[in-house]
Amino acid sequence: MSVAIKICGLSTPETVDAAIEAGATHIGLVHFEPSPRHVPLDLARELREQARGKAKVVLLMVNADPELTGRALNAIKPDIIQFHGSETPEWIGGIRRSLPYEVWKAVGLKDAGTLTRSRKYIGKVDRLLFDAPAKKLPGGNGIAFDWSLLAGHEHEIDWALAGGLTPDNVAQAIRETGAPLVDTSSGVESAPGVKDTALIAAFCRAALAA
Ligand SMILES: O=C(O)c1ccccc1N[C@@H]1O[C@H](COP(=O)(O)O)[C@@H](O)[C@H]1O
Repeated sequence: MSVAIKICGLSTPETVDAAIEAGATHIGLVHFEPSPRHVPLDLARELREQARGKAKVVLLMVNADPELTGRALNAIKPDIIQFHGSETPEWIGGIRRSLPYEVWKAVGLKDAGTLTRSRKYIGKVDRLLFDAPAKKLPGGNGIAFDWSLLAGHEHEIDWALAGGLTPDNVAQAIRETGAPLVDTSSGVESAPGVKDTALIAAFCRAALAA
């Protein structure tokens, strides 16, 4: 089966079209003001409608309070919500039980211990997204982690690989980890927050050929 591809941090109709045309199965919309990829809710809703039925829409939030989380979900009605901060299993599990959204949790993988500790989300989320540890931002830093941490790991739930993936390294990342879904943001940009349609196409080509 071919790998699923998420292009995250999209903020224009042109780049949403480019991602879908290139074969992205998921597009990510970031609602987190400190990010250069932050999209306000009205724009996010328009991009979500544009993608409806063509790619799954993932709303990314970071440590948002219940009021903002509810407002964003109501406005966008994404297919999936990706929590990319220090949200607890209890908080995430509560959202998943009460709302009709698929739920993902990003985990910054520093070492084998973080991989073991990520088990606390099993049963609370639909997918774990393994990313590099947080730096200036909790994610979207264009930094890869040591993929050998995942080599041979027996995953107990669905998962995805993120962190510094580019058109040049995504095929190797898939081969080394067996990732069923790859996620990129910085790796398909010409500047922070500025997506490049040629890089999006190259990333999807490389991932699909791996
Ligand atoms: O993209 C962002 O600005 C962002 C901000 C806050 C949390 C996560 C963010 N992005 C996600 O981080 C990973 C890896 O990104 P990159 O490819 O290394 O730039 C990915 O899931 C992005 O969606």
